Amino acid sequence: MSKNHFDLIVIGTGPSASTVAKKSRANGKRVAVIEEREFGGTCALRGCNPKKVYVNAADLVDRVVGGRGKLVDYEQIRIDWQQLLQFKKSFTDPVVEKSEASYQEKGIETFSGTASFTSPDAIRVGDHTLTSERFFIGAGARPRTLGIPGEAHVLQSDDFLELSEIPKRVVFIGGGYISMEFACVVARYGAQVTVLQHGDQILSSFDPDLVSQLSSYCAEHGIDIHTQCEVTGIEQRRDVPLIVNYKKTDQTDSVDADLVIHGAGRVPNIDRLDLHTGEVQFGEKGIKVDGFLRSVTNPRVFAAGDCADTGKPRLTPTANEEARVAVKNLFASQSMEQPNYDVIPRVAFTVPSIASVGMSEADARQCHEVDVHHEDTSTWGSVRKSGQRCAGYKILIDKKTDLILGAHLLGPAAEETINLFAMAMKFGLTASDVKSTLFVFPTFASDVRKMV
Ligand SMILES: Cc1cc2nc3c(=O)[nH]c(=O)nc-3n(C[C@H](O)[C@H](O)[C@H](O)COP(=O)(O)OP(=O)(O)OC[C@H]3O[C@@H](n4cnc5c(N)ncnc54)[C@H](O)[C@@H]3O)c2cc1C
Ligand SMILES: NC(=O)c1ccc[n+]([C@@H]2O[C@H](COP(=O)([O-])OP(=O)(O)OC[C@H]3O[C@@H](n4cnc5c(N)ncnc54)[C@H](O)[C@@H]3O)[C@@H](O)[C@H]2O)c1
Repeated sequence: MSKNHFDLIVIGTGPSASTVAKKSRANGKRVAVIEEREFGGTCALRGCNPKKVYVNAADLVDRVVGGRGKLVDYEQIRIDWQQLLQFKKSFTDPVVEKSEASYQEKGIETFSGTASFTSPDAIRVGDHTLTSERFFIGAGARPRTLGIPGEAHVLQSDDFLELSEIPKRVVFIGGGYISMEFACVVARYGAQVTVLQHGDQILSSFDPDLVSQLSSYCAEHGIDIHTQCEVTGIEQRRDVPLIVNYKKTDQTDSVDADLVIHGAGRVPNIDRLDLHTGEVQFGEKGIKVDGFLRSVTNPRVFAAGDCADTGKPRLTPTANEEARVAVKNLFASQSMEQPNYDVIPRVAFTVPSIASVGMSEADARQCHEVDVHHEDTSTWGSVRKSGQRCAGYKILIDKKTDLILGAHLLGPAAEETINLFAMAMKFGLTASDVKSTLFVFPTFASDVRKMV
């Protein structure tokens, strides 16, 4: 067999691709992996993990400030951005240093460069042409092109996570996950923050009542949120570093900025794969796959994670679940498996965090008789004891079956507590089951019994 022929070629080294490459190798396959940037992928190097370091700093500041005069006293608290950057690097640098070797140690051949198809069963990377029985594409996503004048002035989330200082005025385009998480950090650092959001709600995949509560808290911390805004361009003038022009309900306006960050959505990173040549069908939402994650046009090819058109949230847990299934399906002789998307919890790591699992109130009301348990819990003992004051929940319970249809949380530990609801929903526990469970007291989890 030619040394450039493999059982499996994997494109990317993010959560989906790394699992597929390493597990397939453990199953005895001859595997090659191709990466065009540092080995390690978005989540570990430019997404979830480094982002959480920054959010932890902002959260800590918020908690200390919230506890001032009650739990602690201090002269001055501040984020040292240089120090924070170095601390973040203590998590990302080892991944860069060790990731490629971790594939090689397992007997996986590694190639650096951009992969592109040269035929339905061959790929080019640099000067190499590689052929394979199967291909797995885990190419992830990239920030979508804004198509506005002055776009070159806009920094992306990757750049943000490498900044060695934060200037005074920061504008975020978009009001989704990336903007709101970073906005909360930058505001705790002390910068003036403006968020320009296209739609009528920031964090549109979260409960509107809890988002409104969070927005008020953000406003108190100097985050100026504008909704229904269309950013029309960015100008550079001599007196002000950048001017962000936008339209709001037919009125034009502008805001001065020292830094403009892209948080206006990400799209599948598939433009340079030459999928036409590979006979791999794709659209705006990614590579077209069937329920088994196999390309609908080239059966040698499987795709998962952010680059695949599965219609599911683009998150690390979904990428992991798809990878688990893809490993089984790539070489299955008969029956293949489908990913289990029953329950997908999600969290925006704002300060405080906001979390959701299951149905929204609007969706639940369309097909169920619903008991809506909704409360602002900022005066609850658990929240006050922590020195914090932005918290709430909305739990949706089916009146007929007592099953939990959706859970929406805001406030301290929301990012942890939501997992209890995810587990209860996945395993069909009723609200009464949850209510009858003894949780450790005093914990935020013990509040769950009062919510259902
Ligand atoms: C700032 C930020 C914060 C995030 N925070 C969270 C979070 O808190 N929780 C969460 O669940 N999700 C989070 N996400 C989303 C999460 O990172 C992604 O859903 C996840 O990484 C997707 O994994 P993947 O396997 O699809 O590919 P990725 O991790 O995106 O990796 C794809 C890899 O493929 C490589 N590649 C692409 N094209 C080619 C090519 N042609 N040739 C060779 N290599 C190629 C890329 O260089 C990259 O390394 C965040 C994302 C961002 C940007
Ligand atoms: N905590 C997490 O799990 C987490 C964190 C960060 C990113 N992510 C993943 O990364 C993806 C991308 O994050 P994101 O924040 O870029 O996207 P997003 O889809 O969360 O939000 C983009 C927002 O930008 C708005 N928008 C789009 N075009 C605009 C324009 N021209 N002007 C103003 N607003 C505009 C949209 O209405 C939307 O609210 C997320 O969807 C998610 O899958 C997840």
